[in-house]
Amino acid sequence: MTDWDLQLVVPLWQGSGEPGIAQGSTRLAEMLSPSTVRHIVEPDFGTRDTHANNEDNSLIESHDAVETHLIAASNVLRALMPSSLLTLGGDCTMEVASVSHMALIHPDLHVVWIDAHADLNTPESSPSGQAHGMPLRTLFGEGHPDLVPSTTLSPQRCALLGTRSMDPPEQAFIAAHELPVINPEQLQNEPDLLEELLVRWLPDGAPLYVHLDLDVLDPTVWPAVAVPEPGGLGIATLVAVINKLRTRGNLVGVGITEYVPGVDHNPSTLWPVLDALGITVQGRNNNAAQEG
Ligand SMILES: NC(=[NH2+])NCCC[C@H](N)C(=O)O
Repeated sequence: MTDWDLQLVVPLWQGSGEPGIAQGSTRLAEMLSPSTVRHIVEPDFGTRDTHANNEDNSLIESHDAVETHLIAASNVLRALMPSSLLTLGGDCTMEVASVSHMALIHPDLHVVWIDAHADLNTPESSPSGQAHGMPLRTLFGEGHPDLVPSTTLSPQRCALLGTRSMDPPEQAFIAAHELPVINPEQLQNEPDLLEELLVRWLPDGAPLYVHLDLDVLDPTVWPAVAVPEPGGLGIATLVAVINKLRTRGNLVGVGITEYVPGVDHNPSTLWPVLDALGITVQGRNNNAAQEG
C-alpha cells in the first residue's frame, strides 16, 4: 500500500498531557510527500480550555478535548469512507476513531498494536487518568461511554508487539483474553515467535491495521516520545517486524503516534520504518540504501 484513500493528521495531545505531541502530527505530515488526500482534524474549541476536565466527575484528564477530537475525526471518516487510511498523531487516543472506522469497513480487520504500552486501562484502572493509556480497551468496547466507538474490535483480532510496560490491571486483561504479546527482546532474539504467531493468528491476506506508537523504539534510538520506556526496539528489528507482517496481512491502515519533535532527535532515523510501511518520505529516493 503506497496510496492511502485518506491521510488523517490529528494534533490531539490532550490524551497524553504532553502538548508537544500536537506538533508531532504536523511534523510527520511535513516529512511525507505532499498529498491531496490529507485532512487535518482541528476542532474549534473557541474560548474553552482544551486541558480542562469539562466533563463533570470524569476520571479522564481533558475528557472534553479528547472526545471532541474523536468526534471530529469520526465525522471526517464517515463522510469520506476511506478503505485505506494513514493516521498521523497525535497521542494514541486518536486510534479509537481510526481503528473503529477500519473495522467497520473491513469486518475481519486484525490489529497489531506496536507499542511500549498496552493501552488497556479503563478510566477506573488507569494510574494516570490519561486517555492515551486507554485506547485499545476502549476499542474493545470497554471504557467511558462517551469514547467507546460504535464499531468495536474483538480482543481475538489483536496482538501486541514490543510491549514492555503493563499496569497490573492490563496484565490481568491480557491473561484473561489470552492476548498475544511479544516483547522487544523476543522480537530481536527469537524471530520465530512472530512467525508462529502470524501463522496461528493472522489469516493469509487478512486486512491488517498497524498501530505504531514510536515509544516502542528504544529511547536511545528514538527519544522523541511522551512516555519513553527503556528496553525498546532498534530500527532494524522494527523494520523486520513490519516486513514480516506485510508478507502475511494486507496492510490497509497505519497509525503513527506519540511523536514529540521538541525532544532532541534525528528525524531521518525513522525513514526506514516509514519505507517499510509503504509511506513515501518527501524528497527521499525510496531505492536509496536503508540505514538501520
Ligand atoms: N500511549 C501511551 N504512551 N500510553 C502510556 C500509558 C501509561 C500508563 N500505562 C497509563 O495508563 O497511564
